[in-house]
Amino acid sequence: MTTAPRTLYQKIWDAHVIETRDDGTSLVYIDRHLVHEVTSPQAFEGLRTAGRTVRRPDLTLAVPDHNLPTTARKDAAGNQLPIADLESANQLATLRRNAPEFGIRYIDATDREQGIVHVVGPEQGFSLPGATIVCGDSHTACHGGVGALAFGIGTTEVEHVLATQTLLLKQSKTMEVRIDGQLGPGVTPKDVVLHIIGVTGMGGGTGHVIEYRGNVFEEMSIEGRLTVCNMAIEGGARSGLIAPDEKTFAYLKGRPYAPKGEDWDKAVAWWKSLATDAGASFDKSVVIRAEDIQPTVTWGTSPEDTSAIGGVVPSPEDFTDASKRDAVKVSLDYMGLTPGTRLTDVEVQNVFIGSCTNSRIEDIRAAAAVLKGRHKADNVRWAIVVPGSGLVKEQAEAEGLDKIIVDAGLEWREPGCSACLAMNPDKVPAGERCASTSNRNFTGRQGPGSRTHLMSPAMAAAAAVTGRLTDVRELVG
Ligand SMILES: CC(C)[C@H](C(=O)O)[C@@H](O)C(=O)O
Ligand code: SF4
Repeated sequence: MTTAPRTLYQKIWDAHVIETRDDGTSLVYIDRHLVHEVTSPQAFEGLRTAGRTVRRPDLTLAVPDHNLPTTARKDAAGNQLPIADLESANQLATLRRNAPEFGIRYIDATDREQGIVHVVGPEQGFSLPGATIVCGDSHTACHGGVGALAFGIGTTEVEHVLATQTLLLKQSKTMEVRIDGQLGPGVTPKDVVLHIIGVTGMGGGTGHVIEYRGNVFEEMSIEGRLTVCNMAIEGGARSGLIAPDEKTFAYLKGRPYAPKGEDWDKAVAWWKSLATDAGASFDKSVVIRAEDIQPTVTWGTSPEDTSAIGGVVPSPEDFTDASKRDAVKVSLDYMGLTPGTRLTDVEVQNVFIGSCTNSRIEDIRAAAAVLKGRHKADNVRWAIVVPGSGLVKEQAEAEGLDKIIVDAGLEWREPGCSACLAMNPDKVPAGERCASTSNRNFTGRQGPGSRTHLMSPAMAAAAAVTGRLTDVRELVG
């Protein structure tokens, strides 16, 4: 073992490598495997065909999220309601069948712990600092918010992990995104990560694992850290990481799957040793001043198409790179936006507050704080708030937030991926705009022809109230 200063990533990597081959690939041990209905059916089928079992069912947790409607799931007698869409129904039924067949822990659609896989993992204490975590889902990076090395994998790899609890990987390069200073009023973790991607670009993190460093992340809540790491992938990185600290330990302590008693103390001692050593170097470094970050929204069809809310829709000519110029032309055309338009003049007809990026209790609280005593604008046709899990839903209801939301004219839904990707009945109609707290604004992401503007929960709530993109600081603070 090397004694040179190491980064957080290097330490977790070193602790999990089983062997490194001559071609530079390493066999890496996987501590936790999260499974959802979309990317698992073929993997289970592969195991079945080969007559294999799941190597560590106890380290695997399955939960449905993508295909579930977010309307009521049970009838008055408590029976599960049928799912109208046949493909969704089939995918959900397949996971429900596969999990017990392979001895895997399974949270069902109507269990109170059900939720989006990336909300459930940390909430259950299944995602832990220093752990390697995988899921057949690109936003697995999210779990880096508790200091786990977490990344998305494809269905073939899902099968490999189910069968062996290992993966063949190449070591990534390291990238540091450092933000020190004081965030201004109305600037939330979502604004921080949108701003970062605006600076680094969608490809800025390619081939790298990002560690977010600086007092801004140290002072950030765990929910906020999960939001930031969730979008590491949108900046091209495989994983995002934030060093575990006392806040992380306090957040995880006592959660159902977290270690207990002496095991907890041993775990904390190890977790404390994981922070990047003084003098460790990164392959790439980006430094941003906290004071430069404003409440931020996207105007285009790439998460890097960001602007401070006080800005205007850019013109393709503003970009020096020829291919970006062309992309901006296409993007503005799809988005129905004219260069020079003030962002705060852009009307929205839909509002979506939810997704694995922004559906935790703090997100719902932030939205409710803006909505309290206000009402959605008449031109906002559809506005839904979708908690990330049944437990978030319960907590929000215990705090009376659901009532504030409903009184403001928004709908309060059951947990799931919902309008983040429209693999379920929650869709944004073609040609309409959505103020959305999700993580992707790709063409057609929220439904064919839908136009997405990414932003924080407070900003989405502000847009619901005024019916246009809005600087939340005008409403509160
Ligand atoms: C359906 C799933 C494979 C997909 C992903 O990998 O991320 C989805 O969660 C998404 O956000 O686009
Ligand atoms: S909420 Fe959206 S980004 Fe997250 S896992 Fe679901 S579909 Fe993917």
